[in-house]
Parts: sequence; structure tokens; C-alpha cells
Amino acid sequence: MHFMQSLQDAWNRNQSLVCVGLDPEPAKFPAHLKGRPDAVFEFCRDIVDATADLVCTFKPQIAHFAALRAEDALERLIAHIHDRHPGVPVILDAKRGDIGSTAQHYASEAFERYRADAVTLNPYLGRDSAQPFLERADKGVILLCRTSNPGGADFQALDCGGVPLYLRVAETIARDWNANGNCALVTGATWPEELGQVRDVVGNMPLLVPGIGAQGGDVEAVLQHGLAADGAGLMISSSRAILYAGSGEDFAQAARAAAQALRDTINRHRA
Ligand SMILES: O=c1ccn([C@@H]2O[C@H](COP(=O)(O)O)[C@@H](O)[C@H]2O)c(=O)[nH]1
Repeated sequence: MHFMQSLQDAWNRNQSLVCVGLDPEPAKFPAHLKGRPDAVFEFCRDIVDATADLVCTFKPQIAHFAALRAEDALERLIAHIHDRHPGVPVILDAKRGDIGSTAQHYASEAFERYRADAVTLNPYLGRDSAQPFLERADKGVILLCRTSNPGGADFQALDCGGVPLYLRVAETIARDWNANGNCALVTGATWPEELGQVRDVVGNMPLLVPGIGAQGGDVEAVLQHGLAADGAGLMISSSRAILYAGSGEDFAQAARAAAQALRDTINRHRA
């Protein structure tokens, strides 16, 4: 199914704008998992199974797996999500961006190898670098616009003919890159006013919003500035605050409680 349709269905079915980020860090795993040969997969699988009815998407971050030589666990995790929780789309957070001939391989990695429904891209190399992804009409292409980190403004806020670069990025993608209706943007929860400016430029286009939880973003401000006219339009992502909410054998239940609390807080401010 088309990523945008799956996302819409998951927003409605689970009444949730929550995206759970899957960023495994073995040093933070509960004691009973530490040292187990398949701990990365087991940890992430248990989080997924405990939260799948509370989310609109899952977002594994590829570096967290690759650094551990756990790409095989990532493949199996995404297969597990598709098998056990069909209809919950998976965003591969890879922030790819390269010349077209290489970008084709990154597209194949994301969509054939990992079977992701969407992937994050860095638009800095321009349209041709995104083309192999954009032409996959059934897949989501989620482009960095105004990132959540403190240094995000170094380049993204530079004046670009009277508007900051991140707004030029938003305008260009909404106007020229979205012919297949498969684009979305990354806009950090830590900059809610900028998030609102991006929303004004892109209409109902979905925004992936990291920065809630460990990075201190404010849920109420995100909703005030970022909610689309249709009452959705956001994938509000939290990783560490959900994954490591508990540290004992009940870690998955603690993650469920944290995801549920985030969903409920968001829904209170949506009403
Ligand atoms: O602007 C961005 C883009 C991506 N991220 C990613 O989201 C998660 C955030 O993790 P938390 O533990 O919820 O802080 C992480 O995978 C980042 O690589 C981002 O934070 N900001």
C-alpha cells in the first residue's frame, strides 16, 4: 500500500500521531538482555509488540544498527513489523543524499533490502539526488527541512533571498518535488515557530517531528504550530524517552506506558 495511505489509516485506526523511534543502545538495555547474542532484535521486537496499537509509525535509525553490525537484526525487525503489525508504516531514518547513480543504490537499500515504507533524505544535493526515491510513488520520501539539533540553524537559517533556507527547501519540495504526493518534511519539535512557518508553506503535507522527550521539545507548542487543517499531518517522534522508560524485565510495559502517555497528551491538545 502507498505510504501516505498507510499513514492516514494508522493515524485514524490508532488515534495516534506518535512515532516510536527505534534507536537501540545496548548499554541501556535491561540486565536480562545484556550479553544475549540477539539482544538488539529482541529488545526492539518487544518494544514494537508493546506499542504497535499506539503509534502511527515506527522509525528505526540505521546508524544505531550499523554501528553494532546489526543490519541483519534491522532487516528482521522490519519484516517482523510487516508480519505482525501490518498497516503500521516503517520509516527508515537514514538521511541519505548522494549523486543519482549512487542514490539509486540507497533507494534499493531502503526499499528492497530493508522493505521500509519511507526513508529520510538530506536534500542538500538537490533534485537529482532525490529522484530515485521520488519516483517510487508508493514510498514516502521525508526530507530534512529544519532539524531539531542546536546547530541546525548554521545553514538552515541562512538568508536565501529574504527567507531562510529551510523555508526555501519547504517551498521547493512542496511545489516541484511532490508530483507523486509522496513527500514529507523533517521539522524539529525544538523549533515550534519555524515548524509553524513550514506548515503555512506546505499545507497538509505530513511533517516528521523529532525532538520530543529527550531533546525537550514541547508537545503543546508543536500541536499549536504544526497541526494540519485536517487535524493530523504530524508524526511526532520520540525514541529514548520511550525505549528506556524502564530498565527492568518490564521494560516493554514501561515503554508502552510512556507511548500511551505521549499519545494521550497529544490528543488532549488536538481536541
Ligand atoms: O532533526 C532531526 C532529525 C532526526 N532525528 C532523529 O530522531 C531521533 C531522536 O531521538 P530522541 O531519543 O527522541 O531524541 C534520533 O534517531 C535522531 O537521529 C533528530 O533527533 N532530529
